[in-house]
Amino acid sequence: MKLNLNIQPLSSWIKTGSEPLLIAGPCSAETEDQLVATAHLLAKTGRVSALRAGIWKPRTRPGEFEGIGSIGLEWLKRAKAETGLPTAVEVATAKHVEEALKAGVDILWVGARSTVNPFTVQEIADALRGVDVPVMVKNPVNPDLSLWIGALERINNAGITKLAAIHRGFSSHEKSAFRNEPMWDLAIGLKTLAPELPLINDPSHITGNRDLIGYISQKALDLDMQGLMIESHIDPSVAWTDAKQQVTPDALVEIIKHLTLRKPEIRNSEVKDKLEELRNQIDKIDDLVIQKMAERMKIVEQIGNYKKDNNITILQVNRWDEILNKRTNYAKALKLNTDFTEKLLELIHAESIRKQTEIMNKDEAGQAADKLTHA
Ligand SMILES: O=C(O)C(=O)C[C@]1(C(=O)O)C=C[C@@H](O)C=C1
Repeated sequence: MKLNLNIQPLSSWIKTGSEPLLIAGPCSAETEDQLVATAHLLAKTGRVSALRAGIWKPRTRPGEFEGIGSIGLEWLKRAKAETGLPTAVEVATAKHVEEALKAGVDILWVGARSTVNPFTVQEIADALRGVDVPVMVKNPVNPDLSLWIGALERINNAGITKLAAIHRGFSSHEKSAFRNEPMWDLAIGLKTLAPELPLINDPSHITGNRDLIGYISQKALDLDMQGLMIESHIDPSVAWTDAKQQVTPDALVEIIKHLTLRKPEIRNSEVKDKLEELRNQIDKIDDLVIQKMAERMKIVEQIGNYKKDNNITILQVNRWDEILNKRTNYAKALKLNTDFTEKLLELIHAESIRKQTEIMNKDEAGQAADKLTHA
């Protein structure tokens, strides 16, 4: 089911001419000179549609630089006046919203640490009621699509129709090359549920490493995301926050120059025909896969009944182990990715267990339901 969001196109609130759409600026506004000088260099590139800067910074531990605060809004005003770049800041409280709007900030964003908390998001949404300002909502720090959607809905329900989502990656305790795991599935999930909602990628926070920004940006564009938000600092080596993931405005241009822009629409009729032919083949194979799965589940059901009559446990570790080994080896020989094969088999096995659990407990569940209805 699609989400019921009331959204205006991106082009109604930000300059979308030069692709990819780029929002750039320092992680934090540190000094007036640093912010204004960075803004001038970014404006000079001719590629940037809005200037971002953190004024209020949520830090994990106390004692770190928590943002320059409201004074930074004055610097942003000056940066905008001198460069013509619209400005964007993160807001985390109703007071931030009020101050940012009073200072004429053009775009607001809700950070990942705020998106996790519906109370915070609602407070921000209430402060936005009756205001016509674009708002971008970053994904929550934890990989929970519902929380992300919930935050977007709260802001949208407050009357904000100039809305976008920002994909900045998710916390994970697993060791990884990234600061925040992209978990692309969640971004694809959001795009599938709300195709009209602009989705902007934040490769700076995903990578935590300027050398990987180009790679993630390309992948985001190939997944049909509408723009990029990249942290850029006049001199990243002395940045007060997130130094490793910031790039100079010159380096930013280099990254952008190397990106290949691809379109979701297929215009060439020859390409269209060839794609259609291949997609027809996929349709047939997918139907077969589903058919075979249904057949497999019928057998799983028979085994379930047999296990029930003979008091045999559902889980059969040795058999499962044998299946995993045999099938992954076979899949490997057919050049299928092992990780994919394992995930697929695990999914099938989980469904078998669900199905057999249902069979095992059918009578008990039925009796419990009877008791309830006759109580
Ligand atoms: O072989 C069984 O006992 C089954 O019930 C089938 C099946 C499977 O889906 O392949 C399901 C559960 C068991 O843990 C092992 C295998």
